[in-house]
Amino acid sequence: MSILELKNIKKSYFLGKEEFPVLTGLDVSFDRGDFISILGESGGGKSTLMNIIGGLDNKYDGEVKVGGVKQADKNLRAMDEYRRDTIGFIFQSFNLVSYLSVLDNVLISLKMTNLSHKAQIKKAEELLKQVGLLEHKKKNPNQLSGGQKQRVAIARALANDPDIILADEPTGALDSQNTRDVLEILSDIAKSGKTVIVVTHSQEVADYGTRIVHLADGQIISDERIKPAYESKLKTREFKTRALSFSAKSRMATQHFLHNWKQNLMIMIGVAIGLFSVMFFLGLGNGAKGYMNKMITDLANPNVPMVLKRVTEDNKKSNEEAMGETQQLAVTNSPKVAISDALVTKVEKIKYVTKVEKAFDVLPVELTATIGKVTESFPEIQTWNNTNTASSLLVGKKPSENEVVIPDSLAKKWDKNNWRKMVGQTIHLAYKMPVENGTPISISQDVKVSGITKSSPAQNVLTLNFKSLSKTFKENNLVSEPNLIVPTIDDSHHVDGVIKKIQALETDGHKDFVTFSVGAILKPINKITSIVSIVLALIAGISLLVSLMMIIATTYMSVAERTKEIGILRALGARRGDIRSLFVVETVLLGFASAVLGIIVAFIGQFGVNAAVSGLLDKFDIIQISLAAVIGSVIVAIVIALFASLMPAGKAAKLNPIEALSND
Ligand SMILES: Nc1ncnc2c1ncn2[C@@H]1O[C@H](COP(=O)(O)OP(=O)(O)OP(=O)(O)O)[C@@H](O)[C@H]1O
Repeated sequence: MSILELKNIKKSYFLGKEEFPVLTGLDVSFDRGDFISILGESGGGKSTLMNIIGGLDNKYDGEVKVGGVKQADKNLRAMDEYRRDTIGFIFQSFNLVSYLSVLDNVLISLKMTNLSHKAQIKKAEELLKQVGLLEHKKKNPNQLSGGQKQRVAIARALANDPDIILADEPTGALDSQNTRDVLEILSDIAKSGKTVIVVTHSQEVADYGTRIVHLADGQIISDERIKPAYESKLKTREFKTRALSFSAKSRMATQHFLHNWKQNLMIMIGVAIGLFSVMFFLGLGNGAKGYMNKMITDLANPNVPMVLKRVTEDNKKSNEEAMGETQQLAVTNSPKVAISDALVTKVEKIKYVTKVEKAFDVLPVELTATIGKVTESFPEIQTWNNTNTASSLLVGKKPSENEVVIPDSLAKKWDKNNWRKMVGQTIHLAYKMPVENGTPISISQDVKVSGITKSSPAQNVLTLNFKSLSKTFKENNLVSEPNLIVPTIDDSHHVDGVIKKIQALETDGHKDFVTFSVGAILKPINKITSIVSIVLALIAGISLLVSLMMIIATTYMSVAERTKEIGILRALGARRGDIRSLFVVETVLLGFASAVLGIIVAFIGQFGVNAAVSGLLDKFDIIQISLAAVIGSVIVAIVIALFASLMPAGKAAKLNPIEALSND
């Protein structure tokens, strides 16, 4: 029975509406073990016929029967399967994939089988041995002679163990010795029971076969048997063909990615710069936020609000406006800002408040601290309370009665090298406390230094003990009730709620308190820092758009460069989707590699910048790249790559295999 039967095949090409008939009702059939040469004038339709036999062209009229079974339908998938399963192509110009080794070229076909990877390699080596090229398996095609290249192509065509070998001018580019060698191999293939169909202009080639078919004007004009067909002793195939698996496609994509490493590296650097900048700015935002938070919380505990008496009569004034009035009166130590025990109790009763500390924050006139010959002026006296953090102490402890915590500026003025020894020393304080409508009251006292804090322009105060100061004020007929109370709240999550409740407390229809908390200052600072770093990151992110365009352009270029390869893969049975996947996987790989490069550079940058500015910022890491930024950049890079690959990969998939193969 014939392996292949063509009945009443008609094929025309159209230029506009004009029809150019090439095959005009052609009937021919081919047997197993036959070596058929198709001879004919140039332009006679030989290649057109080959494309139909080879399943590359499905736009024809007529019927093709394979093994007696009518080609069910001519849908693309069925044609792909037919090429993969039944046909082995050999081309005049060899059509090997230039960046793959000899072995890998043969393996392309074998990847479309259910053989294990090991078995695929074994079979590829057997085939290379059969065509005498095993020792050249590691070479690239450009390191082979023409005859050797064609033998590799023959090995590849045989790899799937197809029933039909289709060769289009297989010796057209070879000298006479190589021509004889190739024809010998083709003859052997026919002898093994396969059907060999060769298109040729050469009578010498035709004479090698068993049958010569002459084609003219789209018809068979003669069909001449020279020898009987070889006996068909075909064994059944011990494996099945199948579509390219994802792992095979990934491996091929990786191979091309590595082969093209120079170009890919350039793109990777481009994308990595974009990702690096985005990560870096976000990291800088994190670091700056962290640093400012640290600076502020080192000075005062953000979870501890300060509560002052609200003096305004106007309940509608905001907390901040009301605070201004209180502060003005506090300057003159007005009894109006004094907080009575009854008010303290009201705050103590609020849920989540665990304790309330009384405190003073006063601005005396001509406040000086003197030790020996050293005198320094200060603007402010506070009493130690929960807003002060132990970490703000460089040395020593909080002040007990008749003790003071001083800034290090005074200690260093006293003894630059042994300033820590100032703890335990007695200093003399002298100041005048302004009073409402009267002359300021002079106070002078000796206190022992219990601790030293770091001085800063924002924090240059002397910190005393509340009880001591209250006692001193009482003795001097000054207001001895606190002008400030500091509630401690059990959990940081309850701070905002408690502050609201304190602000809402009322006596006789008048609100009692205004509050101040570092947390409230931190919120807008953190918001602004986040906005600035996100805006910077977005600006840096624009470069990612440039990367996107770059990837699209290079993938299009790659499709153009690899058109022939796409044609070869399609001829070997790869589906459109396989071609698309090859490009998508390679581009995604590029995106992933770019992200890895970007992340490495960002962390090196983080390390470098942090080390460089560590001295300026008390060893604080100003760049803090978060895990979310790292994961985000991998996702962004992959999404960009995926997006960039869609159009070019789609174009590659849609290429007509016949046109792709004829691409030079
Ligand atoms: N894609 C196409 N569009 C329009 N016309 C085409 C196309 N492909 C082939 N033809 C025309 O069809 C005719 C047959 O071409 P074909 O390539 O099948 O001839 P051939 O016998 O293989 O020629 P040669 O021996 O020179 O390769 C030629 O006239 C050719 O110009």
